[in-house]
Amino acid sequence: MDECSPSNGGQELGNTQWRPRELAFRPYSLQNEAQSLRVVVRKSLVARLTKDMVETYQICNPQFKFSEDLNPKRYLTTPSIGVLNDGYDNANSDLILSVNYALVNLETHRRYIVKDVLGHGTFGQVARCLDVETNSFVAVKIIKNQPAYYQQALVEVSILTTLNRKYDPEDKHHIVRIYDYFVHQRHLCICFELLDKNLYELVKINQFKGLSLSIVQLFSKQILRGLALLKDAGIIHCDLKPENILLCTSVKPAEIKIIDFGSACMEDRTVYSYIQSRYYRSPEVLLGYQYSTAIDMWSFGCIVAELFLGLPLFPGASEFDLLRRMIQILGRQPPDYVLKEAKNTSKFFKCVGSVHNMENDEVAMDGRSAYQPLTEIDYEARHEMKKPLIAKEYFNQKTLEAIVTNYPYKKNLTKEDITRESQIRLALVDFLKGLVEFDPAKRWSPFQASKHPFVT
Ligand SMILES: Nc1ncnc2c1ncn2[C@@H]1O[C@H](COP(=O)(O)OP(=O)(O)OP(=O)(O)O)[C@@H](O)[C@H]1O
Repeated sequence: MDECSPSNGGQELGNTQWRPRELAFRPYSLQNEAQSLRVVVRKSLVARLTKDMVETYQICNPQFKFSEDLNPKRYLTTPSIGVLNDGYDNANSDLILSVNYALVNLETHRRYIVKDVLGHGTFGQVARCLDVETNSFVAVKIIKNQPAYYQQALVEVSILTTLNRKYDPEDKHHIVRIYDYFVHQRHLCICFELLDKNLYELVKINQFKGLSLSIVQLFSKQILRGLALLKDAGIIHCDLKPENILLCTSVKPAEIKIIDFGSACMEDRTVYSYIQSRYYRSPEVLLGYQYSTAIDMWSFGCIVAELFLGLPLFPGASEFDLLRRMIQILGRQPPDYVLKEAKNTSKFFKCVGSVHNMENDEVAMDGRSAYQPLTEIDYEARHEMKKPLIAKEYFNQKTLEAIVTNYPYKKNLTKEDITRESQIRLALVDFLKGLVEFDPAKRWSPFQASKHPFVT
């Protein structure tokens, strides 16, 4: 019972004369104490008129009744007009979610109460939900009600279940855990462990200045452990990017997990050619060449560079721009044996010499490539006079080494700190060169990369 409760000497809330009885008798000399009491009273009033509103009303009027069912719905999905699936789905085939909506696994009767939305993606919405059985929060991905998304999401369930149970039962490889899956109102719902911010958000919070080298090293090690597991399992993630690497909410400091296996595939079933987000797209995918788990290692290299620089290494506004940046920053081009076989070579290169028998050779016999990258003018001529989209340059330096070594040092570093960091930066350049390697056959595997001094 507190000092403003009517039975504690205060008067009813409806009375405009109401004030706590004790304050009325305070002598002038105790003004300060009275002041602090008034704050307590005010706080208490705020609580009574907000979180304890129902109780307060019931004190004023014992007949007062309240039911949550009569609350207006707080929609979390936009648009929130039900036009498909008997009114359950909006025009985008997304289930219309509102606060406290219950997702139910009808087989086990397990209920997940939606609290808010964590993100949207191609496949649907991800909601933070209360798992009623364990009284803990989880993330539930609610897939759009469309057969293609449903089928692909089943692949995500199957791949993650295998990875979690068969390859990583002890949860040591930084891959998100899947807890449950079920169909609710024709939507496949996948329940995951709840994670925190993604690495893009983290870099953004840091005002795109790049993270400290020790954090970059720590995250690199963890992502490599995940990629080593994927390679062992013969699985390609196909969409590795900072947005798909999330910090853990757990007590462990700076632990991360890889999410979104919605585009993943088995290494022996590489059916799709339009995969990977553009900035993190490997040269072999861009060129339409056969691909393997090595494409994830390319994306990994792009992510490590971005964590250090705060900005993407290859922010191509178009595929033409992307390849142009890769060639400029790496100071070379894809090997001729790839260009000879790839489906899209003519989109980006012109043939300027005969291609000899160049199996695994980087360049033709005379030391020069048989292919030359198209200039912007060549590109326009080949593509119905359409100019290729080119974004602005972020870095003053042109090569990978110059970009990393000349990146501004953090303020207040001692001379010794700078000397030490410059050594680690050289190791970083060498590490990145093994990852953003044009030749997929020469690009490092997770095992090779994990032996590099940058992460050991
Ligand atoms: N386990 C999780 N914990 C917390 N947030 C999550 C979790 N999984 C996903 N999210 C949030 O939801 C967003 C979308 O999730 P996800 O990438 O799996 O969906 P998607 O439809 O496959 O997206 P995309 O279009 O990028 O492929 C993520 O960027 C993240 O912000």
